Amino acid sequence: MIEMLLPERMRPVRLASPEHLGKPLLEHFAQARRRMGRAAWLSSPIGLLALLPSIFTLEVFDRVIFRQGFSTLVALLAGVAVALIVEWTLRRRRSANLREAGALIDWGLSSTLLDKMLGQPLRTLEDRPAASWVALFRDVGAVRTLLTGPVVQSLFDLPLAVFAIVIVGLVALPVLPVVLGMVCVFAAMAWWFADEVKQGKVAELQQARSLDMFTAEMCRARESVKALAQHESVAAQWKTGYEQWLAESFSRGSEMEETKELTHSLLIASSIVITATGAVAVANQWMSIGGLIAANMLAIKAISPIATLSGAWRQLAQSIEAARRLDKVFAQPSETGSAGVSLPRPKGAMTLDEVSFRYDEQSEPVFKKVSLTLAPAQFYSVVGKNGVGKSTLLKLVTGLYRPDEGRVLIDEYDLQQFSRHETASWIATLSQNVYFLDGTIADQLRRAAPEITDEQIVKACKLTGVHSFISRLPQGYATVMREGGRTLSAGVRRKIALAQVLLRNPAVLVLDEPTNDLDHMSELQLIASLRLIAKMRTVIVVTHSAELVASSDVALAVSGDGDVQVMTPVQALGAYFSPPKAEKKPVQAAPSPLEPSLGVVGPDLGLATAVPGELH
Ligand SMILES: Nc1ncnc2c1ncn2[C@@H]1O[C@H](COP(=O)(O)OP(=O)(O)OP(=O)(O)O)[C@@H](O)[C@H]1O
Repeated sequence: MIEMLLPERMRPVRLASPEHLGKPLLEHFAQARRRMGRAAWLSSPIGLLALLPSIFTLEVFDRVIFRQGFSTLVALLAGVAVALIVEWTLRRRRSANLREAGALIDWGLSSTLLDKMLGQPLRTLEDRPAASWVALFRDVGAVRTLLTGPVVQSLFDLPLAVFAIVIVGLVALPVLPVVLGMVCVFAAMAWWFADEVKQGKVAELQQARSLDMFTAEMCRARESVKALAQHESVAAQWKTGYEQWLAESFSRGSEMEETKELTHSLLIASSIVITATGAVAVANQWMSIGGLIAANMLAIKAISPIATLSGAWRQLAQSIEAARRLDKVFAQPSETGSAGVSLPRPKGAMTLDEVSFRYDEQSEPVFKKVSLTLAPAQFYSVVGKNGVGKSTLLKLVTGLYRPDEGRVLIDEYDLQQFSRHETASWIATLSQNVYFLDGTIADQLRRAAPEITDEQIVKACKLTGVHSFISRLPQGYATVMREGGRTLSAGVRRKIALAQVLLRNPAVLVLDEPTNDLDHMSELQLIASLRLIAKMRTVIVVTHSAELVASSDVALAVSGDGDVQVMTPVQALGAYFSPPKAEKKPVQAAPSPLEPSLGVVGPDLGLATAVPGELH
C-alpha cells in the first residue's frame, strides 16, 4: 500500500515490489482499502466543488459588476451556498472514512503485533530489548498517520489540481502555460526534497529510537544507578545521544523550514507572474479580468497538493521505515499452535532425549546430547556453580527453549507439538526474576488461573507462607501492586509468585531458586510444602540452598561441560556444598597487582574471614 502511494520512479530505489511487504501487513491494508477507496471517490466531487469559489469570482466580475446583473448575483450566491453545504457534507464523510480506515489499521496492526509478540519463542523475545518492543507499538501509529496525514490528503487533492488546470485553460488560456510551468517547478521541488524516501531511512528517527530505548533502560535501572552512584557516566552517555539527535534534528528541521519558506515565496512569485501575464492578456483583450482573478485562485489550488508533498516526504519515509520494521516482526515464526486433540493430564514424567542447546552459533553449547529421565512425583534439586546452565536446563524442561537437537518429552509426548498454553497448564514455572503486571494481589493470583476460588487463593498463600502478611495489610488481598510489585519486599513478591504457580495445579512444578529472598523460617516452611507437593507432582528446583538439596529425592548436577549428572542429595551436598578439602587455611586477601592502578585504597573487604564453602 505504502509503495503504491510512492511516485513510480521511487519504487525500485529501496522498496521492492508490493510483494516485499508481508502478508499480514497487506491484509490489514486490504481491510481498510474499502474506506480508503470511498474517501478517494469522494475527493473527486469535493475537488470539483472546491473550484466553485473561483468560478463564482469569475462570474461576479464578468457578469455582475460589468453588466449590473444583481439577480445573477443572488442566483450565484444561492448556488454557492448550496455547493458549500454539499462540499462540507462530503468533506466530513471523507474524513470519517479516513478516520475509520486509520482506526482499522491501528487496531489490526496493534493486535497482530501483540499476538505476534506474545506468540514468539522466548529466545526470539530475548533477542530484542523490551524498549524495542515498545517502540514497535509506536510504529503502528506512524503507519496509521500515513493514511490520515498530509501525504494521502495531497494525493486525494490531485484530481482537484487537474480540474483546476482544465478550468484555467477554459477561462484564462493565455496564463495556462505559466500555471503549467509553476506546477512543473513544484513537482521538481517535491522530487528534489524526497531524498529521505529515496534513501529509505530517516537518520534522526533512528537516533530518536535509540535514545528512547536508552532512556527506558535508564529509568528501569534507576535504583542501581543511584546505588552505584553511576549518575555521571549514565548522564554523559544520555547527553551524547541527545546531542547527536538534536544536531540531526536541527539540521533536518532547518531543511524543512527552508522548504517551507521556499514554497511560500514560490507561491507568491507564481501569483505575481500569473497576474503580470494575465494583465498583458487582459490589456490585449485575450481574456477577461474575471478570468485573471479566477486563474490566480485556481493556480493556487493546482499547485497546493504538489507543494504539500515537498514537506510530507519525511512523514512518508518514517511510515515506510515503521512498516518495514513491523513487517519483519510479522514475518517471524510464532510458537506451535494447539496439538489438535486434548490429551489426558500427564503423570509428570520428564525425559530429555539427547538434548543439545547453545545460545548462538558463536557460543559454546550449554548442553551436549544430554539424556535424563525424571520419574513422576519425585523431588529433584538442580545444583551447580553459577553460570553452568541450571536455569537454561529448566527452560528446556518447561518448553520455554527448544533444543537445537534432541527432544524433551512429558510422559511420552514431545513438548514441541504443544502450544505454550497447553504446556504451561501441565508444567508451571517460577522463574528467577519475578515480575508482576499492575493490579491487586488478588488480580495477580487470579491471572494465574482465572477459575480459582477465593478459598483456593488463601490456601495457596498459606502454603507459601504469605497469607498472614497479606492479611495484615490495610487493603489485604486488594492491595495494589505497581511497577512489577516494587512496593512489596522481594521475599513477599517471591512468595506471591510461588502461590501463583501452585494455583495452576500443574503435573510438574519447576522452580528457579525459589528460596532466594526468603528468611530462614520461610525457607523451611517452603521446603516442607514442596515435600508435600512432591508426593503427587514432579518438583524440579534449581537451588543454592543446602537444606533444599538435602530434602530432595534426587539431585541433578549441571557440570558446566555440557553434561548433567544424576546424584544422591548426599553426593551433591558433598560435591557442591562442603568446603574444598585441600584448602585448610582461610582465604587470604592477596594484594592485587591491579589495585594501585585502580586506586583501591579502601578497607579490607572481609575476604580473609570468609568461610571458603560460602564462596561456592
Ligand atoms: N539469554 C541468553 N543469551 C545468551 N546467553 C545466555 C542467556 N542466558 C544465559 N546465557 C548464558 O548461558 C550460560 C548458562 O546460564 P544460566 O543462566 O543457565 O546459568 P545458571 O547455572 O542458572 O547460573 P546462576 O546460578 O548464576 O543462576 C551462561 O554462560 C550465560 O551467560
